[in-house]
Amino acid sequence: WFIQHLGRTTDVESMLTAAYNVNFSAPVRFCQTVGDDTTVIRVPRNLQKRVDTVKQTLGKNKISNIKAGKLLIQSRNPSRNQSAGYVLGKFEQPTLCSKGWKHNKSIGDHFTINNVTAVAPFIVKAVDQPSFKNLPICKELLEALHNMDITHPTTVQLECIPKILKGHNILCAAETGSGKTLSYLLPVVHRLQADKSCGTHAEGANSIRTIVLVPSRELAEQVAAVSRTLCSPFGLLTKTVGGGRGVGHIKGIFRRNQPDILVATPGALAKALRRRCLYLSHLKFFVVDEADTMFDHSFSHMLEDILHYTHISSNPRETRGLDHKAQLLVVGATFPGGVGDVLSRVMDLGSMVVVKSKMLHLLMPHVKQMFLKVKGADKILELQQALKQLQQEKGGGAVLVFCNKSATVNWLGYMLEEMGVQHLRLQGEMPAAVRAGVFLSFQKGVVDVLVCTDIGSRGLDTSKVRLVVNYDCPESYTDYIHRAGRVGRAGGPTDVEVLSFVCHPWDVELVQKIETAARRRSCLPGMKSVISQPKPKEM
Ligand SMILES: Nc1ncnc2c1ncn2[C@@H]1O[C@H](COP(=O)(O)OP(=O)(O)OP(=O)(O)O)[C@@H](O)[C@H]1O
Repeated sequence: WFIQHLGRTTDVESMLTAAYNVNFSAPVRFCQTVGDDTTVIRVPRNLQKRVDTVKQTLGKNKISNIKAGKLLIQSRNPSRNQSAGYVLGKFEQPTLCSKGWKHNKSIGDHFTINNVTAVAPFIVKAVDQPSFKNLPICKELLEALHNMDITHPTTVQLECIPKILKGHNILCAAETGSGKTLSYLLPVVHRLQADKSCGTHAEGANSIRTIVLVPSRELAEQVAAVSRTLCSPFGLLTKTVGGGRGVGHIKGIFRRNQPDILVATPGALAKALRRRCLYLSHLKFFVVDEADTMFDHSFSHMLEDILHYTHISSNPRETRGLDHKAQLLVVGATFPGGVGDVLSRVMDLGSMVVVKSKMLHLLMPHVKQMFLKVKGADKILELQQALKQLQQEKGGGAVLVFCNKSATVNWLGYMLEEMGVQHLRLQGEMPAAVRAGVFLSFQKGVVDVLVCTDIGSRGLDTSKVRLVVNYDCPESYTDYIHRAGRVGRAGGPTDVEVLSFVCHPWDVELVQKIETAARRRSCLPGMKSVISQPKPKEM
């Protein structure tokens, strides 16, 4: 009966064997032969129930992805949860928590991608943890790091520093907050002071030896501050030049002392080069930070212009001697598909050594990420609730609120003012004078809430931030990675969270892709980069 009922014998056997390890080659205890030669198999009721359950589950194409232990995906509907120990296969179709979120009935639904590790993957494990003393950098720099309370290098620093010191051109692609700034500044300062002390560098030569190119003035100030700390024992000079000011201001920067290290935004540097305010003939290092922004169409033409003024080495030997060429260091946390093509147009990728982190373009496993389907008009109340909750549950902390447009930043600012929430605003349409110092005040903890556009998501070090709120869902995966990357940074707090408000159908599509990537532990779609195999420049 059982076999007739279920179908072909082999299917039942294989199903039972696979599911419950029933051995059909062994004698069957419940087998009887009746008078007319018909074999009757009696299956114990419990086993029969279990077979039915397996049949049902397989029939509905459901995957049992909930095991005991911590949950990776936690939903309001528990049947959509996924255990931390389960990784969805490439061809398995998940039932997403965000399924049906395009419908108005889903308003109020939410799910969380839990953090599955306490420590960021770029922190080297305690066993055999190498210290900066194991790296070939001078003792003054070790002392400076000690003063900054930094003792052990991150994975990217361990890989990059020796390679840069050997004179290679580097393409460094590592996740947000993994300490990329120090991974290039430490070897740069070490080499500059070594050249200075052995007299290779002509004292008083009126030229710049390192340029660090970054996309925003805030980031320029931040990188320059780290550089000044590292340079102070050697008397090396760091200066910044950014846009938004007149040519007179730019000329003034270079009038007296030329800096050893110049941290610049592309527009201002291109202007300074055209006006012959500086010369790059003695350039030793050319660093491009936040590379994907620098190589997108808004900046790439300026970058091409700037690269015309430089002589980039094609192998480590060319970086030494009096007629040396500059080492090129390209650094970034996201290299979406297509950036590799732009890169190969402006530089010889074949000459570059690639340092690529294993976690590149993956969701951060140490950061809790929550998604809430909400009506546009209710976002402000949800934000207020989130701020209150942070205060009550964690005793407060710094919060970054991201909007997609400058106008929304202004509007939200007024609303928060009405509610009596102290905050700062940062967006690209602000006059330079108003914008200056806003981020620094936030970093110093003068005010705990910063409402900003994506200007605040690129490279800025927000180690004290505990909560990131995507008031507007980001427009791309790259933006999501950078915004979420403002928490969970090296040296920062560990109980951090990203909260995203999901409103529009296009937001839902982005969230569904993020959820699928989290369930599969795979790269976000479209983020597969070609940087793993740099190709030589085509002639
Ligand atoms: N080895 C280390 N140990 C502890 N903290 C570190 C270490 N290296 C850097 N940090 C700190 O980590 C924070 C993040 O560093 P940094 O801004 O360089 O990250 P990043 O990789 O450039 O991030 P992003 O991609 O967002 O620009 C900084 O506050 C820095 O002081």
